[in-house]
Amino acid sequence: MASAPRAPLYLGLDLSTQQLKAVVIDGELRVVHQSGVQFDAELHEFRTQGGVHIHADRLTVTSPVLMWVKALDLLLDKMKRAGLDFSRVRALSGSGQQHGSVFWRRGASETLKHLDPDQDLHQLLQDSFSVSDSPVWMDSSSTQQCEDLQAAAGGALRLAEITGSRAYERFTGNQIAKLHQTRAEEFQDTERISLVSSFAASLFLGGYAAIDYSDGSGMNLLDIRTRNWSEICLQATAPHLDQLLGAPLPSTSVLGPVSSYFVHRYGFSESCSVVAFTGDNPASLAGMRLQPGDVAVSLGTSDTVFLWLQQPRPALEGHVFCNPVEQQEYMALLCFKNGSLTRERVRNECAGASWELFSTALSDTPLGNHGNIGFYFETMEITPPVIGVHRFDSADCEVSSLSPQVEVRAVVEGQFLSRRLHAERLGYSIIPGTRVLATGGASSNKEILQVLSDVFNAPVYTIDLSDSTCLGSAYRALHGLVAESRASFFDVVKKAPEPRLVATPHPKAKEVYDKLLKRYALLEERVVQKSHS
Ligand SMILES: Nc1ncnc2c1ncn2[C@@H]1O[C@H](COP(=O)(O)OP(=O)(O)O)[C@@H](O)[C@H]1O
Ligand SMILES: O=C(CO)[C@@H](O)[C@H](O)COP(=O)(O)O
Repeated sequence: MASAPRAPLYLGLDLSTQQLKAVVIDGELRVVHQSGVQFDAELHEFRTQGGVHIHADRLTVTSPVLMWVKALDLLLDKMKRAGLDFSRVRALSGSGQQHGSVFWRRGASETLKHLDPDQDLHQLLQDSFSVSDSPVWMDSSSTQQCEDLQAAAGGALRLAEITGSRAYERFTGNQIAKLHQTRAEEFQDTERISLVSSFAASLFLGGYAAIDYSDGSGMNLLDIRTRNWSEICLQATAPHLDQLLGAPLPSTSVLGPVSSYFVHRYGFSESCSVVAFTGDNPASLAGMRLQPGDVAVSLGTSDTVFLWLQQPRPALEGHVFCNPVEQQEYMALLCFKNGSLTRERVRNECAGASWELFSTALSDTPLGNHGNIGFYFETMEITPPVIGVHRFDSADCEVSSLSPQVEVRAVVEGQFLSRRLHAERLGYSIIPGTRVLATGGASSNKEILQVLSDVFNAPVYTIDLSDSTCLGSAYRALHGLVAESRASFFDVVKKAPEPRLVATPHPKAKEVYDKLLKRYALLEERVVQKSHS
């Protein structure tokens, strides 16, 4: 049934690595509009590849902040042209790729307050950033700062106990420390530091938006138990950081009404609420309505695996974040940098640049790939921290190449064996009743999901939209309006369609992959040792 012409709508956005996307739902949780802007294709003047610039050292990875602003101009224009009635949007929220940082120049808060609705945002904000190229999650150039932070906190495990993670190069605190040490002038000229998520929220608010607890957990700065900035971490990172970051807030907070710029330029209602934005993985947890016991596998630019956690048990591998929908709880996350872009590279080389041929290669090759195993760490991996491509035959001998079809299966099996191995090390076990919930761009590929189901030996489910982050943001917008009255997230979204079963494991899957997983673990150790020798 279509929604009534004036019924309220809820807008969810996602500012991810390769694109800016939007989903609009009605009060019955039906998707009524979807739109997106691809950075490489639609904003080619910024010359990004996969939404980023990889610098000459191969470690520094940034995105132009004005590209993100211009993408918002384009997206809202597209939505307006498509006839979306913004005046019906009762609340909006959003998400951003995690860990990336935006440095606002002194005076930017005044500019944000007085935006002229006759001009584009990217024109109005062109002088508002002290750093024009924002460090993003793919950056791995802050190793020294990570070592310094761990030393200051009393070791890697102690830091993990406070912030949920040992020090990681892409985590925002280490990026801020690097900027402070290497670009003192730009740092001095900075009035506020946002995450990608709180930066996008600031545009809508017309003022600086708070960092939410969940995305704030990806900075190596937040104490995930007290939900305040950790004094030890702030001190070890940069001076006056509490002022530069502002106070963190619950992820369900209503930050205020949308700014008058959006009211006049796009026809938003003055009472449309902006609900705190969060990280894309936390938003995805909301979009899939993940429950304790489920495991989510996101196949976006990065591959991530995440779980709902009741109690934090931080370790040296993986991350614990504050939960985005249930304030007292947590989520665990593993991130793998060599995800979709690595599959794309193998597709281009071995399957004529076609996903269809890539899928055929998966269907035409047997479970276990005749014992061949591949590691495809084309850029410095996060889990485990290794770079290099290694292929092994069934006798564990390293070989220099595989046939194209075998290579296709090797990349997908290798990636999923790694996801399972590290999820199990995090304490996860596949038991009867386990649901693997798949999302992200590659979750539209049935053959890839079949391999996922076989390797995990569990049924795989998807939601109708491959983009659970935007949907999660729209759900969070709706929930934000009633969260203060203690309404639970799951009550608010109980009418959402249930995930659909898309793949069940082959009867031989357990036998094949239990054995292969043991071999994979030993070979991974060999690869790690080789790369460190
Ligand atoms: N049919 C397909 N099979 C496998 N992968 C796909 C398919 N369609 C899209 N993808 C992958 O999805 C990726 C984008 O995923 P998405 O979740 O939208 O990214 P992000 O949110 O990180 O920008 C692309 O890089 C592409 O490799
Ligand atoms: O670094 C992480 C999570 O810790 C990444 O998952 C980023 O959040 C980027 O997300 P995508 O653009 O790949 O969805």
